[in-house]
Amino acid sequence: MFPATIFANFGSAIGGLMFVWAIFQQYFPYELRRHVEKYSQRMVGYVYPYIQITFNEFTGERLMRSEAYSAIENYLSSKSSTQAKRLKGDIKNNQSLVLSMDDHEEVDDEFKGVKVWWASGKYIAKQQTVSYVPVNDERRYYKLTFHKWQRDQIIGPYLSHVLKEGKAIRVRNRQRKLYTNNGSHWSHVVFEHPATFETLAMEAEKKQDIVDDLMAFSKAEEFYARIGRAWKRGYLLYGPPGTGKSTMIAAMANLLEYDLYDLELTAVKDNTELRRLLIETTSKSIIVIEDIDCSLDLTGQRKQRKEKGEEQGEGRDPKEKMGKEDGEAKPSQVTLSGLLNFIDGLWSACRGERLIVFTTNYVEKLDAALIRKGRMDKHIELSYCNYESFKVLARNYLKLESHRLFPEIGALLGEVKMTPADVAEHLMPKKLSGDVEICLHSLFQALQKEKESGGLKAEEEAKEEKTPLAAESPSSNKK
Ligand SMILES: Nc1ncnc2c1ncn2[C@@H]1O[C@H](COP(=O)(O)OP(=O)(O)OP(=O)(O)O)[C@@H](O)[C@H]1O
Ligand SMILES: [Mg+2]
Repeated sequence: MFPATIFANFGSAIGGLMFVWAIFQQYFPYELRRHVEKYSQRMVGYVYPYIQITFNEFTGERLMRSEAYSAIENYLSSKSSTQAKRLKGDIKNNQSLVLSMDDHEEVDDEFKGVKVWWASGKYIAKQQTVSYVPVNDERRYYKLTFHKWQRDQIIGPYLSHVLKEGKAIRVRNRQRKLYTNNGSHWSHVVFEHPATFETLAMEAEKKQDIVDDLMAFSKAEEFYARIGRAWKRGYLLYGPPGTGKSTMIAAMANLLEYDLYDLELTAVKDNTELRRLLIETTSKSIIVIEDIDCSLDLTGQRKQRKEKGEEQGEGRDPKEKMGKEDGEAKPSQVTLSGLLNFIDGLWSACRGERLIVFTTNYVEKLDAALIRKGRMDKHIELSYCNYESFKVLARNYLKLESHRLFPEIGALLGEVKMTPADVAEHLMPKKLSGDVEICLHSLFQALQKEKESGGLKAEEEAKEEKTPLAAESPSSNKK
């Protein structure tokens, strides 16, 4: 039973006492009153075996909504729906109905065998300003009651458990966002991309390796803290257009339930603006820089300097040049060193987990400094569609596990380069009824045509010139 109920019978007695107290305050000297007050509180302390802690909804002079109150509200919402008799319903984030306990309700909780009681309440705050418009000055609070013998257990471990769990519930229930930068400011829309790793066309083993890597990262807070590294990880996705790089980023965000920051580097004026934008990103987010090779002349700047033979640039590590280059940067230019500087330095100081993902169609064009391990930890190649990827697409688009044309299509995919985007286009149902035969035939014919027109993989690969960087392609040192 809630302790307040037990002591409710004291209510009338206390009412009488308060009347006596009011008379006492008016007619007896201050010193005497102070003594009586002190001893009476001590007496109550002996009789009342419980401790109460109040968490107000608004705190501080500027009446900010208390973080603790919000966390407790989230924490109690699951308990309220099963225990409280009067509930409040609200739709949060345009998503689902969230129930919480109404004012003056009570729920109990248990932590490691210790029982505690939560009560919600409200009071009307005194008006500070004169207003013609009726102002709702209701202030809500949660009151936690527990036995004073359990003080250490509750004030330490239990309260931190409540706050941690409450924050985790908020993160789980939050509506995820896709941020884009308009110059130096982020604006956002709701992120609702349906891509998942299940629907991503890729070899099962490779896919599982990426999923494992992401999950391990998201749970590795203690590990990163122990080895003294910032909780960050860099991914480089490279491959021809239409092979699923952007789709994979959406799948990553959905898997980890992270927000996405799509950073358009060409819209960023200079390194200072870049720094500000990156510092504003929140934890549990993926920062994406698409087409890093053409976002800026990142590689060109270094090469130009080398060609000109500028003494500070020649043969030196980009990190050594940072200070100089930053200072010299023309307005409306983000430099490679500015970006590296941030990834290595300031960004690491931002609390919380973050992924940074670069995509490119031309990995060989990138400056080796940008994609070295430690900056871009995992390099993932997304390539042309093979038989395994095709089967994933056929399952997604046509709900098909097998078909007589599958072996022939599989053989052709081994010889012809066709992106998953192109394959998907053929598998897209042309009619509402979604005729499987039409789709597969269309793909089969396109592959045959491609083969006849000389798009043979083997031939092209033989012709391909390997640049020194491509020779030590990141795929060779994949984790
Ligand atoms: N691996 C894949 N799995 C599932 N769908 C894919 C895959 N690759 C491409 N697609 C389909 O093709 C479309 C284009 O893919 P996506 O935008 O991810 O390619 P990209 O590699 O980012 O291309 P770009 O280099 O031009 O940005 C997607 O909408 C998706 O439907
Ligand atoms: Mg893309």
